Amino acid sequence: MLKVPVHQVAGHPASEGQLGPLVDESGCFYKPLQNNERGNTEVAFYMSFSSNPRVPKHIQRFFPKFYGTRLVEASDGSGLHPHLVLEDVISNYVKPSIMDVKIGSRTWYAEASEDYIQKCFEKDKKSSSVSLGFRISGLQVYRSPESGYWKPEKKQIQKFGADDVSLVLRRFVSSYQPTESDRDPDCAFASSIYGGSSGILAQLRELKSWFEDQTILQFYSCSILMFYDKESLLNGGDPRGAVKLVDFAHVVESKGSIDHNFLGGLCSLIKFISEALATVNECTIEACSTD
Ligand SMILES: O=P(O)(O)O[C@@H]1[C@@H](OP(=O)(O)O)[C@H](OP(=O)(O)O)[C@H](O)[C@H](OP(=O)(O)O)[C@H]1OP(=O)(O)O
Ligand SMILES: Nc1ncnc2c1ncn2[C@@H]1O[C@H](COP(=O)(O)OP(=O)(O)O)[C@@H](O)[C@H]1O
Repeated sequence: MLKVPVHQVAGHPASEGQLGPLVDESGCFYKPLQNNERGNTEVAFYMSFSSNPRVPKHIQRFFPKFYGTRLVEASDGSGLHPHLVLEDVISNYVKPSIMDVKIGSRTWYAEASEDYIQKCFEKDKKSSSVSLGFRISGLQVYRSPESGYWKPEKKQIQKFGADDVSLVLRRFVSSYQPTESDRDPDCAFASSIYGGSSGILAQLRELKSWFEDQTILQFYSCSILMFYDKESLLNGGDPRGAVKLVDFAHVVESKGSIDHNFLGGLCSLIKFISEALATVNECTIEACSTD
């Protein structure tokens, strides 16, 4: 039985009359093929990438597993429609906090249509893409059983500037205290989520070192999904902070160049997350020196 995913944070959501992704109970994510070149581009990407011997195993793990394509009933009620069958990377998370970060100061590529380029150009300029090299496309942060998730509106997210991005990246890893100022998050979980040898920052750096070398593809308009399980964290378990790349509808062949657009955005995201982590380390040092 296919259902609408509960934890989708960006992109086109499924609803009556609207085509969007579906999930099943065995951990698969069904992404409908878009009715234009985008659908074919994404299928071609997964088919070649998942079996490309030039992509090391430790890098493949940053991409959802690909199980082929399948005709399933579309969410918009239009009947059978081809879908990509992917690993649902969120399926084992109980209370996931998730952030979708679209990487690159430029989401368009020269081969695209004039209209598409113009639309992307405007969105890149109005959002933080041009200024920071990335923009937050969507997010949800689990707060508590009483308050549920903080999931700001798309319109609000699109206006995020550098200060908002910095604040949100700190709020993403903070405990929820309704009485405290929302503008002063405590970053209580920054070390466990962002830090450590297998935390989100380490994973982003591993990805960065591959992007410093790879000249296979240019990942336009692709997102980094960062997530962890707050439930596990609060119960003293492993929060399983993870990084996955999603959305390959605008990936083009690289013809031998480094993907500077993606690499630059990734470096900038790493800088912002390192700063969030440094805030905590500074607080810890201050606390120690006043003891
Ligand atoms: O329709 P819009 O304006 O919401 O744009 C979609 C984007 O939303 P945004 O406003 O940038 O957050 C949307 O971005 P997110 O996935 O939400 O980051 C996609 O870029 C989508 O294009 P595609 O499915 O990747 O080919 C975009 O869809 P297209 O309009 O390009 O089909
Ligand atoms: N493999 C996946 N597993 C779980 N959730 C996913 C997966 N791929 C995408 N998502 C969710 O769907 C959202 C939109 O995905 P995306 O591929 O960007 O779609 P679109 O092409 O509509 O923009 C992401 O922000 C994320 O919340």
